[in-house]
Amino acid sequence: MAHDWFEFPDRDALAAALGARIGERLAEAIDTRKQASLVVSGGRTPVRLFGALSKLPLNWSSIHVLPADERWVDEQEAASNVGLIRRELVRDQAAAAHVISLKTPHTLPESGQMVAEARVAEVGFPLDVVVLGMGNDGHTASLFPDAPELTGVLDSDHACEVVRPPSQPTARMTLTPVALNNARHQFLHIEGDDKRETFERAIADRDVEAMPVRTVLFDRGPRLQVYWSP
Ligand SMILES: O=C(O)[C@H](O)[C@@H](O)[C@H](O)[C@H](O)COP(=O)(O)O
Repeated sequence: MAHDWFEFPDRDALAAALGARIGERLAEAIDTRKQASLVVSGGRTPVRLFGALSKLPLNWSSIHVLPADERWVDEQEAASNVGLIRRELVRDQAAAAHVISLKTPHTLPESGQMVAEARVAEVGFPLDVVVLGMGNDGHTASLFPDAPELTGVLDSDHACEVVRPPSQPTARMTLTPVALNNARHQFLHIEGDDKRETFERAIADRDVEAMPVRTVLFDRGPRLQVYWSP
């Protein structure tokens, strides 16, 4: 078993429990190293969790928050992950958090890759807390099975890489396994029976390119803490 499974009766209970656990880990990091880093995912699932995190009485001015991946759109667009972080997480108690964006002003993400890489490097490794989501195609962050770049990205030494999955409307900048697994604490936040089934397939499947979430399940790195509710 490369992971620990925690399930909750509903999505509010999960958000409260996962938020509290992440808060403990961030507080430990600040106590020990005077700073903490938190990587979060985009999409619909994390919004409740972001609300719970935003209410935690932590020393947020010592915390860097960054997305696990980014759609290559302006921050004001609804699809923007850093925009979602600013709207839903960095408010209330968490208003003082430092937000690191993977989106640069470059039209092409390939032109912005090294800038994004430098921003993440500045936060420092190992990352303290990584919170990932998962799609029903087995992707996590923007490690999409249909991305033509996937093989190279899975083996990349860079912390950030560009992917252009045909299944997605925009190009994406994603943290790579070498960054996502270089973390002290790694969580997978999934909800719904469909994602539980997908996760069980990912455990059973042997092919990481078919189910890229496997890269955080079996590669080196911390033991994955899976939080699930119906
Ligand atoms: O930018 C993104 O979309 C996320 O980082 C992505 O990896 C997300 O976690 C999954 O696609 C699940 O998304 P939902 O929570 O919307 O199902």
